[in-house]
Amino acid sequence: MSEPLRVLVTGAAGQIAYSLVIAIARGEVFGTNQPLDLLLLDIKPMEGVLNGVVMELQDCALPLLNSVTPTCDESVAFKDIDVACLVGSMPRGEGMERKDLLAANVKIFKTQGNSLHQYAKKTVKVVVVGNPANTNAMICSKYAPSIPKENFSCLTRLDQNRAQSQIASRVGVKVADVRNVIIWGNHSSTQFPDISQAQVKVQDKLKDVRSAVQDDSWLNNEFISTVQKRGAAVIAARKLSSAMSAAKATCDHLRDWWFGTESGTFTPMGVISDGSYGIEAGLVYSFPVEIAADRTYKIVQGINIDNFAREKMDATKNELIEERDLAISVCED
Ligand SMILES: NC(=O)c1ccc[n+]([C@@H]2O[C@H](COP(=O)([O-])OP(=O)(O)OC[C@H]3O[C@@H](n4cnc5c(N)ncnc54)[C@H](O)[C@@H]3O)[C@@H](O)[C@H]2O)c1
Ligand SMILES: O=C(O)C[C@H](O)C(=O)O
Repeated sequence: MSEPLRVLVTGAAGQIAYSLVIAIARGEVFGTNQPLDLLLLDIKPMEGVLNGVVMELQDCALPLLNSVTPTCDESVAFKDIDVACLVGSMPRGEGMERKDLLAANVKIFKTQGNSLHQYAKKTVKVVVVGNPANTNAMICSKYAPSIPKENFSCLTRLDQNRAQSQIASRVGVKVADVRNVIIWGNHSSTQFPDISQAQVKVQDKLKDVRSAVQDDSWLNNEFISTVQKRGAAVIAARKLSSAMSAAKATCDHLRDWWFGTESGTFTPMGVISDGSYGIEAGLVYSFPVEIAADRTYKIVQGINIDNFAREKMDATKNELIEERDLAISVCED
């Protein structure tokens, strides 16, 4: 067995972490031969709950778990970590937009960017889950200047999972038979779930989604708004934001980053824009990416952007520009 991998989960006493830490600790992300040192960060008032999570992890008797460190101290939590899952932050309640969380949450990511810069390995891979996830990831990277920009990402895989699941049930196939839905932009209600490159396997033949679904009106309207508003629909139903599905998507995101995407497929990731597709450099924008076995990714190039797509990609970009400007002013206060 190899050396233990040091994996940090923040917000470790919260809902998402409750599903996430067990999946990581069972080997569902980094493999069943990879021992783990888990570092679990939460804030002081949650210390008791955090200790309860640790007790349960002990009681799971997990063979891959080399150590578990619960802490409220960032200098302990971020020390020499290989992977950071930054979940800890306030979720939105019913009727709130993700933007409403910005002022409350963005400062957490400034502080944690600084802690990554000071304590983490320079090779650390970071996934930001806490909302507004794209802008939090941008701020985190800004305050961690010693860590390469391409090591920062935010979660939009949940949106792709939602989109692929909607298409699978519309066509009447298994979700594993749908691939390559793109999520462009912000993890918010302005995101653009784009089926132009997506395929569905029907009776062992790959078809493009439009010919499999045969309902352009549904694809251009209801499908897009269902995916855009799915987070709000879960909050309205559960009175809590999605947690199980967010944890599962975080595992999918990290597993693909660790082992690479399958040939012929890509995954959506919020990454720092290099200017591709006319998206302002420096914004954290969700693009389709292909990931190599050495854990480097490339934004998929050459996708034809028609007027319908351009308008939607620009709307979500403009929202991210607004968020960026607000976040920078909050952090510089
Ligand atoms: N990107 C996505 O796809 C996605 C999906 C679902 C939820 N989310 C977001 O994930 C975040 C967490 O959701 P949840 O349901 O687990 O919330 P939760 O309230 O159950 O848990 C959040 C935890 O974070 C902790 N926390 C707060 N400040 C912290 C800090 N500075 N350091 C460490 N921990 C801190 C809280 O004490 C709490 O235990 C929310 O912002 C939510 O909106 C994102
Ligand atoms: O929508 C939310 O606020 C929670 C989360 O980002 C989601 O998409 O479910």
